[in-house]
Amino acid sequence: MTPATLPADHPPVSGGRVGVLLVNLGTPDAPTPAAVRRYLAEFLSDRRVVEIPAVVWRPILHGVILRTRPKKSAHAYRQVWTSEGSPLAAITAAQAGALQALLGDAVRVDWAMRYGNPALPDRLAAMKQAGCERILVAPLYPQYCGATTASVMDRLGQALAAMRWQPAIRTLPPYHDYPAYIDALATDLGAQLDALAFVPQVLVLSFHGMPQRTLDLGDPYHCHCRKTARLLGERLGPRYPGLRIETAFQSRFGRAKWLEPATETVLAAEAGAGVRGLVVAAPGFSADCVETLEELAIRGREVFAAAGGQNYAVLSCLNAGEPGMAMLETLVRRELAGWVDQGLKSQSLAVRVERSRDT
Ligand SMILES: C=CC1=C(C)c2cc3[nH]c(cc4nc(cc5[nH]c(cc1n2)c(C)c5CCC(=O)O)C(CCC(=O)O)=C4C)c(C)c3C=C
Ligand SMILES: [Fe+2]
Ligand SMILES: [Fe+2]
Repeated sequence: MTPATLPADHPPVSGGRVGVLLVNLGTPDAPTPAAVRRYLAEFLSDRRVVEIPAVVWRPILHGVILRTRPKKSAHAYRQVWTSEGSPLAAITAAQAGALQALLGDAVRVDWAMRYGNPALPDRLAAMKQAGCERILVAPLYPQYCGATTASVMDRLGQALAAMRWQPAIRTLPPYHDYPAYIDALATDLGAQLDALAFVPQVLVLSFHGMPQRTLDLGDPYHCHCRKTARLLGERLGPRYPGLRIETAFQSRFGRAKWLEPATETVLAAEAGAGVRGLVVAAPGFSADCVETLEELAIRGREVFAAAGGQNYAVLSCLNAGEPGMAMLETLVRRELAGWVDQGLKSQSLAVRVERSRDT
C-alpha cells in the first residue's frame, strides 16, 4: 500500500462533492406474489438478462412465467425476509453505511438497485442534487456478466441521458481476481470454516449460473468465476489440506442449457458418493440474498440430506463484515484517486493504491 497524491500538473480539484453509488441487482418490495411479479416483470424484460427475441420471449414471460413464478418465488422470499426487508436490500444499505463511515464526510455514499427500489436513476439524481459532481458507480459484482454488470451500465446511460447537468462518472471494474477481493474471501471464509461444528470433506464454491449460450457468445463471466475459484483455492487449499474444493453453478432458470455442473447435481452426487460433511460458499454474491439463504441454505440442505449427506453448512457472503468492507474501501479509494482533493482531511486524503499481484 502506498499513498497516492495528485500529479503536480493536475488542476486543483474544484467544486462539487465526490459520491460513491453502490449498485446491486434488486429485489421485490415485499415477499408477496404481486410485488414479486412487478420485480420479475422488470428484471426478466431486460434484454441483457434474457437474450431471446422479444417476439418470442414476451408471450412466454407474460403468458406463463409471470402467471406462475411470482407465487413460487414469493414463498422463497417469505422464508428469508427480515424485519428490515429483503436481505439483499438490508445488507446493501448496511454496506453503504459502513463504507460512508470508512470514507468520512468528504465522500457521499449511497446505494441503488438495478431493478426495483431504490431505483438507480433516482439515487443518481439525488446525489447530483446534493452536490456530487463526480460519482463513482460501483456495481457489486466481482465477476463481469452482461446480465449484471453491463445491465447496470445500460441503466446508468439511460439515467444520464435524462439529465441536463450530468455528474462526471467513473465505474468500478469487475474485481474477480483483485488481491484485495481474494484476501477478503480467504480471511472471511477461513474464519467461518474454523468456526464450523464439523469437519467438512468438501467445499463447494457455488456461483450464480447463466445460459451456456451466453458463454459461447463471448461473455467472460464463466472465466471470471473459474479464476476466482482457482485463486481462492490456492489460498484455502494449503490451509485446509483435507478439504476438496469444487466449483458449481446454481439458480438455473428456464429450459436452455446453463453452465455446469449445477450446484444441486453436485450436492446430490457428493452425498451419493459418501461425502458426509459438506460446506458451500457463494463468493460471487457480495450480499446474502434469496439465492444463498433459500436456494443454498434451505433447498440445498434438503438435496444433500435426501442423498444421504449428514453435516451441511452454507457460509455467509462478505456482506457488511470487516474483511468485505476493508476490501470495498480499498477498491473505492483506488478508483477515487485523482478525484479526491489533496486538502481532504484524514484518511480520505490518502488514497491507497494497491499493486496487482496476480493479474
Ligand atoms: C451474481 C450474479 C448474477 C447473475 C450472473 C445472474 C444472472 C441471471 N439471473 C436470472 C434469473 C433470476 N435471478 C434471480 C435472483 C438473483 N440473481 C442474482 C444475481 C445474478 N443473476 C441475485 C443477487 C439474485 C437475488 C435477488 C434477491 O432478491 O435476493 C431471480 C429471482 C428469484 C427467483 O425468482 O428465483 C431470477 C428469476 C437470469 C435469467 C440470469 C441470466 C443470466
Ligand atoms: Fe439471477
Ligand atoms: Fe434461485
